[in-house]
Amino acid sequence: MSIHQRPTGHRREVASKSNDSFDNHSRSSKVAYGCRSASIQACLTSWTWTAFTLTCAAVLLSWLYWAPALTRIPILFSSPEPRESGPGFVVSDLPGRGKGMIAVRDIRRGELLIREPPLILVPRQITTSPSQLILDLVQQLSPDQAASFYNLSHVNLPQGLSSEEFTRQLPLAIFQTNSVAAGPNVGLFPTMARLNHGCSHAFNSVYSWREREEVLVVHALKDIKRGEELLTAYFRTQQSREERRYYLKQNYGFHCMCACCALPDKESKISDDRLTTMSDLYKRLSTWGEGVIDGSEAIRIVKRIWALGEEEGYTSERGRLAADASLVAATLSDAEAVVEWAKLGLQWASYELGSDSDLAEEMRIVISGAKGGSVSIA
Ligand SMILES: C[S@@+](CC[C@H](N)C(=O)[O-])C[C@H]1O[C@@H](n2cnc3c(N)ncnc32)[C@H](O)[C@@H]1O
Repeated sequence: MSIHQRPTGHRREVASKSNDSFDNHSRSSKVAYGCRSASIQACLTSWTWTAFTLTCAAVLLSWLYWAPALTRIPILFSSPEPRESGPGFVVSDLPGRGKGMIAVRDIRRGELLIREPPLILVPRQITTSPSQLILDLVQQLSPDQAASFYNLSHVNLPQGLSSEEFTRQLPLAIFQTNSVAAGPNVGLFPTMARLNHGCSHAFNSVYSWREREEVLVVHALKDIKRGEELLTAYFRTQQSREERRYYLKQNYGFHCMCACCALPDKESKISDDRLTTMSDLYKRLSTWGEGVIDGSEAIRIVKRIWALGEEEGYTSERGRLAADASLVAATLSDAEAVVEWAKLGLQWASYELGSDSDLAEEMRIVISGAKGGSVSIA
């Protein structure tokens, strides 16, 4: 029953009860008239009692009328939503950042927030004109789909275009502003497209493409409080503030003032140093496969990245990092470390990618394989 229907029904009830009360009041008057010859005291008692009864009835009825509406006003009567029910967010207009997603209840780290198939999916590499390709694909959408596409924001469309040129260029501008990597392709997902950006410790949601299911999923990387904005990272933000802001201005047309970019200069410099060191360490770690560094150094690097991430509040990519460490530990024939890293890999992959992700499943296999006596990782 909608909120609109309920008060109307109660309003009718109040009216009919009032009529009943009016009838009673009339009858009481007659009784009171009939009491003229009886004692004034008795008449007064009768009137007081009637008035009291009517007042109580009015209070009760008005409470019945208003209570359902009042309990919907969270400030007056907060009734917390059960966890993991409903989408967990609403899309709202946010000053200076267009639309964005706001949590409508507390969200737990690891919760699935969005699961969405692409509206448009194109290969990363194309040989035809990009604007013509996107225009053609948009023209194939249903009217509802086209409306949701054209409702999205866009940047970097030159000023002063003729209306014909504007119509031709607009779909590509929308696509470029909102699309994300989807395996070998680039996809546009209209719901997740409302996620605004945050750098480093400021983002709290992570999207990942599932090739087999052909859907994009978004998980909460951190606990998110009701009322907070859901933010994702549009690119790998292990860079200095200056580099990050330059990239965002060029590609998304805004000056980033996320919680990380808004740090005072001194703290921002410390954060920049941590992030660029993490980035350098990741590069060094990647040389393990080429034999440039040995397994022991690789493990030391993983631990250093982990610790820097802890200081920075940057916990993304830990599932993959721990899985890599588990692999390195296997080549060192350190069965205990294989399992420990795989457990961490499972835990963090579950938060960021989902407990049903391929990486989480790989980690389960490693753990159960190692328990069965085998420590090798394919
Ligand atoms: C993928 S859309 C995100 C949703 C968009 N705000 C909307 O209204 O549909 C990307 C655009 O959102 C805005 N945006 C994203 N993150 C922002 C941020 N942290 N601060 C200000 N604007 C932001 C920029 O205009 C950017 O080009």
